[in-house]
Amino acid sequence: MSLTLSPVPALRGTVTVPGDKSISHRAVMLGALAEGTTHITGFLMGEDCLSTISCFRKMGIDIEVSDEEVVVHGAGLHGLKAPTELLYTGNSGTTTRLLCGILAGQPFSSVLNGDASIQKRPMGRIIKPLRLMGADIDGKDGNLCPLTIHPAPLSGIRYELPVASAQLKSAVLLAGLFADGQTTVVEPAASRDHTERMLRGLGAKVETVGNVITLTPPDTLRAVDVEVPGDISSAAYFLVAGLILPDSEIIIRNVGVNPTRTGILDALDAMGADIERLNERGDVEPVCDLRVRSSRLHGTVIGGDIIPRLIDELPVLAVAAAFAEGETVIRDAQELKVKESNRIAAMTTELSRTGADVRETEDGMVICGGKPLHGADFLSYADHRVAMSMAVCALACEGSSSIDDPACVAISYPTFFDTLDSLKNNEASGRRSKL
Ligand SMILES: O=C(O)C1=C[C@@H](OP(=O)(O)O)[C@@H](O)[C@H](O)C1
Ligand SMILES: C=C(OP(=O)(O)O)C(=O)O
Repeated sequence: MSLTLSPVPALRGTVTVPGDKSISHRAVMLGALAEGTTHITGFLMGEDCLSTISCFRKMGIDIEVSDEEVVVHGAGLHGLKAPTELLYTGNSGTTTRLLCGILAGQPFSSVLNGDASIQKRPMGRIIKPLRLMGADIDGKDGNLCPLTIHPAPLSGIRYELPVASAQLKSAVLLAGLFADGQTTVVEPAASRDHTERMLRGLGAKVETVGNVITLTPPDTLRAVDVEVPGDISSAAYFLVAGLILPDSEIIIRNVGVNPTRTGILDALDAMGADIERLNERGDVEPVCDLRVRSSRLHGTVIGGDIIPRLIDELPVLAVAAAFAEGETVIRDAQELKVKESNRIAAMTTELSRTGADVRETEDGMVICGGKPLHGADFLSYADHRVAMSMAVCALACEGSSSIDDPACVAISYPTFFDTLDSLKNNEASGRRSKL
């Protein structure tokens, strides 16, 4: 069922966003492989992370889910059991690719598959290095799901990643847990390093020198409780909405600001955004509160090494660019074509419906922003990030808009529209005092 959205003059108030998706996945996966019990607070109850829980339950891991926490009863590095059915990864690329790395090192066979979107996403990128390690893994046409994995001894390798992908890096490192000898990955640019941080926290030796990461296979991993910070990828929608809607001020509490994830803050800063970091804290994963105030944005160039640091935020950055004065160029972002949808094509098409001047390029988009945009009937392509980005856009357009499949936001942010509603109709305190 489609959702109608009307423009709003401002968003004001304080919100928290759900837990980080990447960290939630990893907390379950590594908790399952650890000795002892892992208590996870702030876990993201989004469909993607629930897919990860479901796969590990099928391998005999006892996982308790309550409103307060997720408790993973670890089985140790060699404690997973052969699944009796296919491992279904839903819409989640992270589940599919990271799980493959783990399955490559198991003494049992497994098959994994996901939804229609997952069945189109490239898996050759993980099959290749896992085979170099000795894995017996194959996919449909060598590149697609379903993936079939049979037991085989693994050896450590040194592998230069052809793309800056944390999923690829993590798949190789997780297989490296079961390999004979060290595993080294070399990244073309730094991608999110949650796997490395969590592995270190659980006692594994993981060394990072520049973009070269080396894992020494541990004898065991020791369970450690995980407090998942809010997801900066979810905070991004409120950052951009707060910037482009005049007279807005939003505080987003408890947001993870791992430097491998804060490209969005750097890009928005270059566009003239007023965003402050408050109460910086955290150890394994740095956290802060973010305060955003409406700002007059201008165009910028987003490309090169920053791309993996803001890859999931590019759709909503394209919305910011459509409301910024002048030209924004997004380049080196070919990876956007192989996400839940082709996000370059999707965002170009959807932004164009508003009258925005947007052009698709080989590896990104060129957006000439700053003119008034009008509401339209938007398509989400069953892609949560496109749906949330166009919802933000709709708030700043003239006239009403609709989104065809608002329910798809449940992949990463089930309560997105409720939180958005909570920020509407909160008058500026200055104005309220005049009433
Ligand atoms: O490792 C992760 O948790 C993720 C890595 C990124 O994918 P790639 O590694 O394919 O760039 C990102 O787009 C995804 O949402 C989560
Ligand atoms: C690309 C994404 O996730 P995944 O690759 O895990 O499906 C995303 O959440 O934007």
